[in-house]
Order: sequence, then structure tokens, then C-alpha cells
Amino acid sequence: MAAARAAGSGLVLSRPVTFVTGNAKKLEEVRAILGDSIPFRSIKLDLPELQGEPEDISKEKARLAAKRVNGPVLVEDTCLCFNALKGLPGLNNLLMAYEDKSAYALCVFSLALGPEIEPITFMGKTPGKIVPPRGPNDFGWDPIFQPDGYAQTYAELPKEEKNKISHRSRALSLVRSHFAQADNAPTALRATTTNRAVDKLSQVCLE
Ligand SMILES: O=c1[nH]c(=O)c2ncn([C@@H]3O[C@H](COP(=O)(O)OP(=O)(O)OP(=O)(O)O)[C@@H](O)[C@H]3O)c2[nH]1
Ligand SMILES: [Mg+2]
Repeated sequence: MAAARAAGSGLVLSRPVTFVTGNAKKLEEVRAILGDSIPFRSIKLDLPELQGEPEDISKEKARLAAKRVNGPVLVEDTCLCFNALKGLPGLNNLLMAYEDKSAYALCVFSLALGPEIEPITFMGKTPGKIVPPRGPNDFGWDPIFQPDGYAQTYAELPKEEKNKISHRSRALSLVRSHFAQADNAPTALRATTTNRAVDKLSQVCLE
């Protein structure tokens, strides 16, 4: 791919964004959702599982990943948060004691354009409730999460349906818009590197 000089920043990106994940199911969904809208490659790196607020964790993970890759990276963290536990991610069993089974799936992507560039975060949230498990058991907590407005759990929904309404697709639609707002589109790489975007610590949440 030809090198792209980013508008305003002077940064030249010579390769596609690297999506850093060790989770094959995530990667499968990200590929299905993004199609070829954003050129990316993916690698698995052993990064520490950090503690803290979702946005801080995600940014720190992006900083670490960008150092290791020495280039532009995208990272993702996801959690299932229980309203009865004030949004804490938690064990399903704990929730048995509470009347309120409402929850939300939260997905935070961070994009770091390089090791020295402050990451930008994008959040997607899908509200729902915790139910006894239904559907195939091949991805985390999909069988126990039933999104609002649906009679099926994430696991029971056809993949294309989940990918239309999921926390992950909502966050990725923000990532995509960010790339699309590029000066001099169509190169996706260029889109991420305006000073405006980098200077402003934009944190966006799509519900
Ligand atoms: O039912 C699910 N539907 C989803 O849509 C989903 N997305 C993530 N997860 C699970 O949540 C845990 C923390 O995720 P996580 O963000 O820390 O990921 P990870 O550590 O597996 O990968 P990564 O950090 O290398 O990208 C892991 O057990 C993931 O399998 C999901 N479960
Ligand atoms: Mg992880």
C-alpha cells in the first residue's frame, strides 16, 4: 500500500492499521462488520490485562500495542455490565440475588496512530438483560445476553443480526465514521490523522 501523508499532522503511515487481538471470535466479527471499509491486518500480541475504567484501560492497551507494533493500531475491549451492580462487569451468579437483570454490552475501541500519538476511543453500547443461557455456546456470554427489543439471545440471533445491533458494530460504526471524515478521502489511513482529531481527546459513545 502506498504511504499516506496525513493532513495537518505530517505523519506518514505506510501500512494499514493493525488490529491487535488474541480473540478469534472478535476478529471474525470485526472482519464481518468492517468488510473492506477500513484496511487492516491483525496480529495477536500478549498484552497485560489492565485494570481501571474501560476508557483508560483501552487507551493504555493501545499505547502498549502501538509501541510493540511501531505503527498504527486498533485495540478492543469488551465487557458485559450489570445495572444491579452499578455497571460493574460481573459474574452471572452474583446477579441471581437481584431483581434487576438489566445489563449492557460495552465495547471500547482505541485507535493509536503511532507510539507517540494519544489514542482516541470509540464506545458502543447495547442494552439488554441477563437470561438463562440459550443458543450455541461458542462465544463468551452471548448465550446469556438478550438485547432489548429481541426475543433471542445474542447467541441465538443469526450472526448478521447480532452484527447489526451489537456493542461491537456500534463502536465500529464510529470508527468507520472517523476514518470517513478524512480530509482528502478516500484513503482510510489519512482520515485518522488530522490534528483536530489527535489533539482533541474525543470519546464518543453510541447507544
Ligand atoms: O459473548 C460474548 N460476546 C461478545 O461479543 C464478546 N466480546 C468479548 N467477549 C468476551 O469477553 C471477555 C473479555 O473480553 P476482552 O475484551 O478482554 O477480550 P480478550 O482478552 O479475549 O481479547 P483481546 O483483549 O486480545 O482482544 C472474553 O472472554 C471475550 O471472549 C464476548 N463475549
Ligand atoms: Mg483482553
